[in-house]
Amino acid sequence: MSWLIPDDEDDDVPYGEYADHAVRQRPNPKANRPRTKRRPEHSDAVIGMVTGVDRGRYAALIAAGADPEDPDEREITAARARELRNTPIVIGDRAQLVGDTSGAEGSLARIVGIEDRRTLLRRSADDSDRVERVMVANADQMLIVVAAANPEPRVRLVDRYLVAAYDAGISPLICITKTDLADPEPFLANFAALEVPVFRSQPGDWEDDSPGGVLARIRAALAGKTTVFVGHSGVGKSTLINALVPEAERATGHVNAVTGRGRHTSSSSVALRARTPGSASGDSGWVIDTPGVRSFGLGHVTSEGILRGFTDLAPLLDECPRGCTHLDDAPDCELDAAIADGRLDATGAGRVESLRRLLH
Ligand SMILES: Nc1nc2c(ncn2[C@@H]2O[C@H](COP(=O)(O)OP(=O)(O)OP(=O)(O)O)[C@@H](O)[C@H]2O)c(=O)[nH]1
Ligand SMILES: [Zn+2]
Repeated sequence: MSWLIPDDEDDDVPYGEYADHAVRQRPNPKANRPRTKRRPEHSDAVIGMVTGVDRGRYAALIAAGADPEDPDEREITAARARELRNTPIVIGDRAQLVGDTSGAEGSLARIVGIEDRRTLLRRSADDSDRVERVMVANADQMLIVVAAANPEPRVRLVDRYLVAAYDAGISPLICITKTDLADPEPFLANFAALEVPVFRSQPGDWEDDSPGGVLARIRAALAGKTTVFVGHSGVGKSTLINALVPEAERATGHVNAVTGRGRHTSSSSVALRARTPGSASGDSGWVIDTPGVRSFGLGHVTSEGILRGFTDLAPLLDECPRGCTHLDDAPDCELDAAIADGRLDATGAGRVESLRRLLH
């Protein structure tokens, strides 16, 4: 799980080897593709999206037309420049690439900068840990995959995902799987007030790509967007991703042979291209899988960030006394008043409980 490795340990590459003067031009096996000019100046950098990370090596996709010298789309392998040693580089980052950006077998480019991020999904090891780990950059959406049963859905875990998404500036979606095993509605009622789009699935749904089906509706929601998929182990996230990302369209994010380290294991995050309506016109969606996320600490999120995850309670929170902590012992907290006078029903009271667990 490369993103779990603290960034300062993520830097085991002998950079000297790849310093400008030492980079050798390698023979280009693609005879019809002009060898890309070396790019010593950063102003010449080509932008590529980071699709895979493996201990100091990055897979990046240069989109068709992004490079005036070579209009072909290609996946390349890159190392980071020494000056970026302490800069986290994560899936979804738009990397500024120089050096050999041809993508030819054995070639190695260099990341010399990271474009400003639109959004940034972060986590900490646990709630008391204020050290944040950067997970994914530039995601537009978070698809929270949760099972109606087996494993039992946990309100608190979904709350945490929602808070992380709102804190990152990412729009959440929920996919509830295994609705053949249990009625998902009581669980979903906890989030009804948030108006998060919800997809419900059962076995067979992922083999049925017909219009109006749940798979087609998820595809439509992914079109033109970058969506990070999160979920507890066993909820069916891999099953869904395999349905969305046929092997042939994968940009696997695997790092090429130059590393000698082989393919990505299933435990590292990757960006995968999903066929979506309009894909042919370049409007494909990106699915970012984050396997092996065992904990989702929110130690780095401020109280304000947590409150943003509870937009359904916002009108009440606005009525609280100035400086209200909204905790159990907060005097005159409007949340208690609303539970007492019935403005919040049992589900609403559950939301307050969730909020307080995260805030304390
Ligand atoms: N009953 C039922 N089983 C399902 C459904 N969707 C997936 N499963 C099963 O649930 C199990 C877990 O599915 P995976 O896709 O491997 O789950 P995952 O979330 O990727 O789990 P990890 O690989 O551990 O991260 C598999 O045995 C699936 O066949 C469903 O809608 N109903
Ligand atoms: Zn309050």
